[in-house]
Amino acid sequence: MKDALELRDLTKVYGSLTALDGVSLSVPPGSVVGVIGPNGAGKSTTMRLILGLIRPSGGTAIVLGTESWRSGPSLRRRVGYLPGDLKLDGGATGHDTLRYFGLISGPVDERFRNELVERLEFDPSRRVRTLSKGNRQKLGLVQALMHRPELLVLDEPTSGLDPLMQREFIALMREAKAAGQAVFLSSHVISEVQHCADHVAVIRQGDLVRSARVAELRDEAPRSVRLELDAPLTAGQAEALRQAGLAFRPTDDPPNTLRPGGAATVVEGQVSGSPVALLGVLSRLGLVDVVIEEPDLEQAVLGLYAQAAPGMEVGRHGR
Ligand SMILES: Nc1ncnc2c1ncn2[C@@H]1O[C@H](COP(=O)(O)OP(=O)(O)OP(=O)(O)O)[C@@H](O)[C@H]1O
Repeated sequence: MKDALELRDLTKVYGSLTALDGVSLSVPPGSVVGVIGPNGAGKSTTMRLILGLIRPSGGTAIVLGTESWRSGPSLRRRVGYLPGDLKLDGGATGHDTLRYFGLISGPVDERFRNELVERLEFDPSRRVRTLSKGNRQKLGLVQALMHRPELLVLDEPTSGLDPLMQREFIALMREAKAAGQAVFLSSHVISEVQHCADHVAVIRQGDLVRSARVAELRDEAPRSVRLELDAPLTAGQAEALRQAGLAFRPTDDPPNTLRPGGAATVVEGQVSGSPVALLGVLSRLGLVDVVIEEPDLEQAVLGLYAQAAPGMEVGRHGR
């Protein structure tokens, strides 16, 4: 199947700053790709390049088979876009605004548009200037989705939405995916990306530092481990735990002496990837209690943000 979106070595340079540095990735139909990265990483720049709003300094963005920079308004009808800084006419009502966007992106399935308005609990009779941030965001989402575009490009779509609406958004993304639409969205919240995306792209300072399936990232993510043992750890046992992938340091935490038969030793650490090897070692220890937490995707992503590539700053500004 042909990709709905393909970025080939996409690069954008502003003066001495390389905002995006040779990013390549693709979004097939019926899939959701989430791009995540710290402030100023290049997420919005990528989206503007995809929409053809700015011109690449190098590489190409192929949108639904056409190079976006060279494409006309007909392509815009097949794409739904929620910009990070949606500009709206404050004096217009939600109804007016949706009618206006409908002219640009139409034809609009009115029943579906009304369903979106209802599901997002948006009141279209109010003037835009009276809307809260979250309600403006809902308006932006309705306009992006209402013509059931083949490709959705959503810049921080849940920004300002309350948790209930965030959940509704995730449901909408799952439905879009099931309907064969392709979604490219950005977020600062990995938990949200993991709920609706199949694939995650992590960008940092204009570089694609990781592109992986969500499941793959989760498999590698660290899990916190807490062991309570009935005796002090021997040097041999400590080595066996380390060999099984548990990274830990001796803790000063007092052992749990409150419970009858409480622990003599507490070990807290992290295991990355599968904890199965660790379970083998644990079965040979005198365990009082054990807690192995869910993989911490947030931690894995923050680790990618923090990975300081030497000379990266120089590389970024010195192209
Ligand atoms: N028109 C412009 N002129 C000069 N520099 C720009 C321009 N637009 C963006 N930049 C710079 O490009 C870099 C990437 O910006 P971009 O807005 O794409 O980041 P982002 O990942 O969307 O950030 P955030 O999470 O804060 O929204 C930043 O350093 C930004 O200052």
